[in-house]
Amino acid sequence: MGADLHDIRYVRIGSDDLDESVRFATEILGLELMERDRSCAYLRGDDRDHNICYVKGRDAGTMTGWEVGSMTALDQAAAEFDAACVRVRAGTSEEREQRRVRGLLILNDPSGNTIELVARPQACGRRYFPTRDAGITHFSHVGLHTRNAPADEGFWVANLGAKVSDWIGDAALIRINEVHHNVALFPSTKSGVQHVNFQVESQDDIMRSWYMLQNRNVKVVFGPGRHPTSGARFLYFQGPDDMIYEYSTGVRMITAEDEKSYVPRSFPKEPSSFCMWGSLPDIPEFKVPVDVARAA
Ligand SMILES: O=C(O)c1cccc(O)c1O
Ligand SMILES: [Fe+2]
Repeated sequence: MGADLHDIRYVRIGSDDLDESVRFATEILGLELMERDRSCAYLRGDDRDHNICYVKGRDAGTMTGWEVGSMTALDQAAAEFDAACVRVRAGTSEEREQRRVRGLLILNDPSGNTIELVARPQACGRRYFPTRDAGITHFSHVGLHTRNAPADEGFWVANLGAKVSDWIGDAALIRINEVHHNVALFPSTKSGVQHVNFQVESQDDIMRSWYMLQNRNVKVVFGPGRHPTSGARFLYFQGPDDMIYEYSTGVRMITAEDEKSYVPRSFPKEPSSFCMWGSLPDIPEFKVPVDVARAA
């Protein structure tokens, strides 16, 4: 069974230059700056209080936050982790304050990715007001590096109550709710957040951003394209501290009705499994050996 995660809540990203991260996130990505102090900057692409917190110092690493339904659910999750011999710790009052949450449980997956379960995150009564009209509707998923795909996948399924929606090679696209995936695990030699996804309203927003990013000399690293897995049309680009961002639109939902007959698919690790239109990725975790690419 595992913890009952409702949705992804935030990503925390260590940044060598907060000013640059904020500039990029507002002027290029199109997020709204909510709060800023000397060590943190909180930004959002939907009506939540924040989706990204850039933390001063790239060596602060990356963490992802996941919302559970209540403080009681958080306590139940802690008990289940204890029973499963998964080491967890309660967040300190300072850490809770930094994350704008009432309840915080911190753990690591087998690769060492920091996973934070949060309860009663701060809501916000003000509407998201973008700095640039990128068409962002909401923060949707993250890619994580995994040093051990089977172990991390098993952890998400057994301990975090998640389900695999599809695989691309050993990379699992994993859901905790009706969205095709909220997290994807990409084999790597390291851990940490591999990309951050924001959903945009339409394919027009993908294409408008594609031209804007090129005009602003932002490095587009994949797309415009379409994922055969979620069906989403996408565009990936690189921001400060080598963080990859993805706009996508049209991600498929796997409803409770779909669940009755849904069977996860196993796509081979080849270019057409990442893009059904023919775009080739300049993203290390998505690249395949040239002979495989040529054969595809
Ligand atoms: O949306 C997807 O299916 C997808 C597939 C591969 C890699 C990704 O980042 C994705 O979002
Ligand atoms: Fe993605």
